[in-house]
Amino acid sequence: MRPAQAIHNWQTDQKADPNLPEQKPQYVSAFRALSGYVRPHIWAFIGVFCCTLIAILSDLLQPFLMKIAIDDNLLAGKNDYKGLLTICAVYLGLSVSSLLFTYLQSNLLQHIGQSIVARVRKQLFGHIMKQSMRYFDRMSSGSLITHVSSDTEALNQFFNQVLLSLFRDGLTLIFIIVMMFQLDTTLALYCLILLPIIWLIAIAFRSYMRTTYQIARTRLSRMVAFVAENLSGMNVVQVFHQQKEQEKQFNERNSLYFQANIREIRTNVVFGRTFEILSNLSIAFVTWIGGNAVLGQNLEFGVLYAFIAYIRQFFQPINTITQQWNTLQSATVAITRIWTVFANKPDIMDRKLDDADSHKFEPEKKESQYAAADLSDADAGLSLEQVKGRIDFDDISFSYEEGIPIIRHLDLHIKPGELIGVVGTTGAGKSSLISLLCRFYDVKEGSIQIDGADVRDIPQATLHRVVGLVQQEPYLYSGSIIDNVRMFDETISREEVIRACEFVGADTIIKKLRNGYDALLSERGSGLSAGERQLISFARIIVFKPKVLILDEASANLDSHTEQLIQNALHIVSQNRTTIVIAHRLSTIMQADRIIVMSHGEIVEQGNHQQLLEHDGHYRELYEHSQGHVAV
Ligand SMILES: Nc1ncnc2c1ncn2[C@@H]1O[C@H](COP(=O)(O)OP(=O)(O)OP(=O)(O)O)[C@@H](O)[C@H]1O
Repeated sequence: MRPAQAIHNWQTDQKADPNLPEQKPQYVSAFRALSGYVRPHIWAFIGVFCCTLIAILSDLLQPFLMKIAIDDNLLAGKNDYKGLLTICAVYLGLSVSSLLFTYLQSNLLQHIGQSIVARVRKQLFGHIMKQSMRYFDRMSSGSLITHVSSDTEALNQFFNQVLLSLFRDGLTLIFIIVMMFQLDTTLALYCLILLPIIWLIAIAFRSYMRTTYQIARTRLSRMVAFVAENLSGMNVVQVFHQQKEQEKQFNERNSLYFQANIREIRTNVVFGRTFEILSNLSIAFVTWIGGNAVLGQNLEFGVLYAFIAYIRQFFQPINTITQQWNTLQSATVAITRIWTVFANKPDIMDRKLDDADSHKFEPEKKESQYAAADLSDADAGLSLEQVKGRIDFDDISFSYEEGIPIIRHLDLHIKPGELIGVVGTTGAGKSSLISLLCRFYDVKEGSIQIDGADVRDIPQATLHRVVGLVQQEPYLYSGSIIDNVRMFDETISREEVIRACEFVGADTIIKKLRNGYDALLSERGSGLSAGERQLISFARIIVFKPKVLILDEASANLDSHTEQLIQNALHIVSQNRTTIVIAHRLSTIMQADRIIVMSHGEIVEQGNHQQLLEHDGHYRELYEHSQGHVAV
């Protein structure tokens, strides 16, 4: 079965049982989903199977060899030194063979497991990257990190622990039982009496172990999510002196996780010891029954020796298989969670694909599924080279949640090359408006067009080449300034980047940094001020040349020098491109061709600075506030 088929099966299984609570292991669907990934490694699995078989036989033949040495050699009184030496040599050979094939089997299985996990991880990350903003509104970054890191790792454990144990310990058990019957049927039947007892103990422990395991995993996820949340909001934590409170909350989670772990470990230890006691009781039992038979001359001593050796080996695989229950649990929950992510079809997709293949998502087809290359620019009636930059918001309405309208029947028509300022009170819907233009979300009613082409018809890759966005908090990656400006696109030369930075006036700031353009920025560019980060974003715009520029102006108070730099940069980058500026300081947009005033998702006023002041409405009020140095 191909992975695509496997995932489709999984999705079908999900639909068949929609009432299954989230996170509950769904073994059948999870393994059906995984089967597609196993198929390419089928020969390697056959190799693992053969190695395991040889290793087990090498192990299990050792007691049998001892039985031969005792009964046919030592107690037979033959004084056959040569025969004894041969047995010892074969014994040694079996030990070496067991070692060698265990090593091969383990290496091979690790390789398969890691390859599958690497593939799943790659597809998972790619799939997450393709999700729309609505998805990230819902999902915490902590749980997504868990999916990509520990859930995929649990998958690896499935191959290297669960599967290995099922293979090796399952086969060992079968062979031991066969060997026991081979040696002595009566004694073997006595031993089998133990099986139901072992089974009952395993069942009793299993449900307890499952509960303790799930509690531990849930508590770990909560702790990870809490850490991720705090790291992303560290500035807020520090500004509000929340360190102690957050530490207290973290300690609570940490302590709950600690307790769950201790409980889990205790359960495992009790289970292991119970098995050891059972193993010792069985040995005593077999020694008594078998010893009597040996004394009564009904059993050879070598057979009893081999039997005791097999009984010792008998409990170890049962113990291991039962212990693997935890890992099986975690792997199944992990697979379920990973495939829940896979099953989520992005709600923003290129239209052709949307229509043709809206019923299912297949991870390994994703390249073609999402690739804008499938759709030529001409499909959308938009040619990248000839875009003029006319934008029409035609009677659009939008809401994040049903019943809470954010934008209501908004009409806005922007001419190519026009500079538009957007102002309004907090929550008026300014950022939402540009999110719609960038198609982070889709409108509920109406349409947004660029040069007459509906944004929903424009391939996303093309749309994001046409529309450039400089955010309030520009995102910079860990990497050099050069790479941040050219967004790791090696086809853009270093000289081009430097010219762009000089053009927007970021050059002097960058040169002051140690290593200049090669200075490595830490995560999110935390070494730079908000204004400096915006200047670097402007340089990106120059390099990538979008026809439409959106600027969500930094609301932080900038020093007058940086503010002036940003003003100049804006003036430069807005030349020959349609520019929309969401302004938090009116000074930024006083020169705009047109200013839009928004309130409660509607445009309440529009005109140039002078006209709006004369109008004596919202804008004038905002202006007077700003003159009083109150940010809008
Ligand atoms: N991802 C989201 N999910 C749900 N509601 C949202 C989301 N983003 C914004 N909102 C809500 O939509 C409304 C408009 O928000 P928006 O960010 O567009 O306003 P804004 O005018 O840009 O405000 P500001 O000037 O403060 O940035 C607000 O009530 C906000 O709470």
